[in-house]
Amino acid sequence: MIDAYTGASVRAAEQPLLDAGYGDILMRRAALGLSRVCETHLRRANRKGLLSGTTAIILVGSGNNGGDGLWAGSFLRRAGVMVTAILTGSKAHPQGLKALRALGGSVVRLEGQDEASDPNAEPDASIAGFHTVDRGQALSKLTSAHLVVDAVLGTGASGGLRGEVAALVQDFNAFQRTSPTGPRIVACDVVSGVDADTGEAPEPVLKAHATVTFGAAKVAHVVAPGEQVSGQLTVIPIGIEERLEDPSVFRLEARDILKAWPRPTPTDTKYTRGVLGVVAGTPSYPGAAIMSTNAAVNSGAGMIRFLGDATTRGMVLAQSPEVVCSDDQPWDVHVQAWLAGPGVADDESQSARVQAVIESPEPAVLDAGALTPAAQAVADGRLGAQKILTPHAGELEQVFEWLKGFGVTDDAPDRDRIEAAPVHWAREAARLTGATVLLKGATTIIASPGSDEDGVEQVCLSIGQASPWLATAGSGDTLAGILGTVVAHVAEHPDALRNLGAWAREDGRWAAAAALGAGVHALASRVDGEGPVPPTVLAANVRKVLRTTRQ
Ligand SMILES: NC(=O)C1=CN([C@@H]2O[C@H](COP(=O)(O)OP(=O)(O)OC[C@H]3O[C@@H](n4cnc5c(N)ncnc54)[C@H](OP(=O)(O)O)[C@@H]3O)[C@@H](O)[C@H]2O)[C@@H](O)CC1
Ligand SMILES: Nc1ncnc2c1ncn2[C@@H]1O[C@H](COP(=O)(O)OP(=O)(O)O)[C@@H](O)[C@H]1O
Repeated sequence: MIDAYTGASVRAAEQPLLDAGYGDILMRRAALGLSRVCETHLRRANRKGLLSGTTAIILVGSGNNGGDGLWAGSFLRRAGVMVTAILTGSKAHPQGLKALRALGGSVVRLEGQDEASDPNAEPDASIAGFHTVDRGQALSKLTSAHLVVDAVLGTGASGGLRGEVAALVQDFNAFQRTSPTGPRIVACDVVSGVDADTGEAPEPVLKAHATVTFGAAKVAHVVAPGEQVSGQLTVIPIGIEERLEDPSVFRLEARDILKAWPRPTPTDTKYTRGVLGVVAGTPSYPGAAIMSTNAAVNSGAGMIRFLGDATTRGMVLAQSPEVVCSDDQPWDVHVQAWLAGPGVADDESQSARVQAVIESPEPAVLDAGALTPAAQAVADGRLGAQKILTPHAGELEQVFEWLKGFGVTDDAPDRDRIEAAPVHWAREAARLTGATVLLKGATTIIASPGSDEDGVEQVCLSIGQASPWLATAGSGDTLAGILGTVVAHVAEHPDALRNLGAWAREDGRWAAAAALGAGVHALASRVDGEGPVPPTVLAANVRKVLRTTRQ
């Protein structure tokens, strides 16, 4: 599991050490870790695996992030690397600058940067004497280097890159698109301009092959879109780790997911493992019912009760004879949890069943056609953490529109805003609806509602590593079936996921269950390597994933 923190909580952990005068030591530890990762990349760039003869360009901002870059440059110099720092701010970390120069590193200033970001800014006297390079000269230095270190902005950034350095990065990105053999890019702490706390990545950003962060992962490393531009993450301990308090986002990794996935014990029966009721599909959209029940069967549900019309029931049974089918109403059957909504549209009787599920006290995964009625139900009160909404960004936009219509919020973001800051909007949706929200995408975010009144903190999780081949119609239905299975189990065994952490109890257990479902879905997308995963194949892959030896 990766615990990811906000910049503010990392700063709070550092503060006592900074107050005690250990700031330089922290920075040098950070920079040493950064330089080690840079060395690995540089050795790969040299046919003989040597560092001498390799070149590194360090883009250096005016704050401590730039300080890390300069110190890392000095360590690389000591190892024989040709290092040039390009200063992009109106000042630079004095000790870092001194250290790099003392070891023979070159330093130049990017022309026009000060004027572009602040017309009144004069370069600080300490850097005014360095040669300037224009954007074209800087670009040619970047493109001919073996390695570029992005140390322009770290956790202290406000907004994206600006001015001349933004234009330089834009030009460099255009170069990279036509030249796949360009330099390796290593980001210092966070990719410059990416918001460390939300993962927002306003263009342009220098997409990194690797990011080296200090003390702990930041939220931006485990949520979209920041994660997608960070490359491989290395966390360097710098001595603040014991002082860190509550993480903001938990990233569950494969071993966490496989270890926590509930497995039957010898005393279990099909009922104690959790019975899942499914309200999905209509004669117009029977596929959703087939795929979601098939996924639940392959995820090991104790029992599945499907409610729907005769045509859809016939098709579900043809694919999965294990499923118990009827035309009952939700209140007629005894289940531990519900899955409602996939393929439900323009059908009175199935919509009425969906409504009954929303109003029932049982936990429920509410997907697709259940999302609008669930949002409408918020007008009558909070839904409860045991109701799990599973929108993609477009569906979440609709949910927010309903919430705005009821006066629950003034701000209804559109799809683009949601995709720019999914972790923010998933949390906000959970807070406003009172439900657990699983927001689908390249990184899936799961947020519990929390409660200001009761002092219950929101739990937020992220799941990555899903294959982009999952972006295909029906993979959401498969996810819904997997989710329903684990939610039904947790409904029967409230403490089943407690080993994940104290946060996985009480209301947080629904977020934990949803994260496990999304995690297994992601693992199933890559079990046979990278390639198309039609939902029926994905469902079968779930069994392979769960058969993996327990770790
Ligand atoms: N604390 C520690 O002990 C340790 C910290 N460490 C390192 O410190 C980093 C945080 O350093 P930091 O706080 O100095 O902030 P940082 O990200 O370098 O930038 C702030 C500067 O940039 C400027 N600026 C802001 N936004 C801008 C924009 N959009 N475009 C242009 N300029 C912009 C802003 O100027 P302002 O706008 O405020 O005038 C300010 O001068 C952290 O990520 C880690 O790498 C490690 O060494 C471990 C020990
Ligand atoms: N680019 C991507 N990379 C990884 N996973 C993705 C990507 N795009 C979509 N997914 C995943 O695929 C699934 C699609 O769900 P959804 O849009 O509801 O599909 P449908 O409604 O057609 O079944 C979700 O689990 C989502 O997280």
